[in-house]
Amino acid sequence: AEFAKTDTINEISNSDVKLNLSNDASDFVLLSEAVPDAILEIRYYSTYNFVGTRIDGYEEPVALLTKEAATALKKVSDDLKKKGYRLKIFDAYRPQKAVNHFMRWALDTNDVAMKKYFYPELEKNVLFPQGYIAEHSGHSRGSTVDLTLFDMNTEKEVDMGGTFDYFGLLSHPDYKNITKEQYNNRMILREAMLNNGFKPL
Ligand SMILES: C[C@@H](N)C(=O)N[C@H](C)C(=O)O
Repeated sequence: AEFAKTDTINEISNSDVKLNLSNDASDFVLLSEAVPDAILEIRYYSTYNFVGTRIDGYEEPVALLTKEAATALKKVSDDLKKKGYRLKIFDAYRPQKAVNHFMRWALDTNDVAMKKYFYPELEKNVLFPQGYIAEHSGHSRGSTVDLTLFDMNTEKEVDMGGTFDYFGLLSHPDYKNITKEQYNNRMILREAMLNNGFKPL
C-alpha cells in the first residue's frame, strides 16, 4: 500500500538527501530512529524489485521521510502495535536519480527480467502511463511511504491479497476479488494511516 502525508510542505525533488543527518540542514529523519518499531525491507536497495537490480541513489538500506511524515507514521505504528502489528517499510524517500533509473528501465523493452513477478499482465511501457510508477513522485518529496503490516503473533507479513509493487488490478484499492479477511487486513492499515493524516494514492 502506498500513502502520502497530506500537508507536507517540503519540496526537495531534485536533490539527494545526505545520509549523514547530523550535518544536514534538511528536515528529513531516519525512520529507524523516528519509528524504531518499523521493520525495514528497502527493496530498491536490493535486487528483489521490479527492475531486478539495485536502484540508483539507494546507497544504504535506509528509509528517510520528512520529520512531519515520520512523526505521523510513529503514531500509526503506535496505534497498530496495540493490535499486535508492526509496520514493514518497503520505500520512503526516493531520490530523483532513482526515478530517472525507473524511466530509463521503462524504455528498455528488452529487459523483462522481473516481469513474471511484478507485472505479468502488463507490458512495461504502460507502467508509467497507467500510474503504477510516477515521473514526479511524492516519494521524492519525502512525504510518501510504501508499506504493509507485519503480524507479531504469526511473525509473518499480513495477507493483503497482493504483494509490494505488483503492478496490476490486484493492487488497486477497489479490487474486489480478494477474501473478506484480505479486505479487512487492507482496511486495518488504511484506517490507521487515514486516522493519522495520510491519504492513499
Ligand atoms: C513504484 C511504486 N512503488 C510507486 O511508488 N509508485 C508511485 C505511483 C510513485 O512512483 O510515486
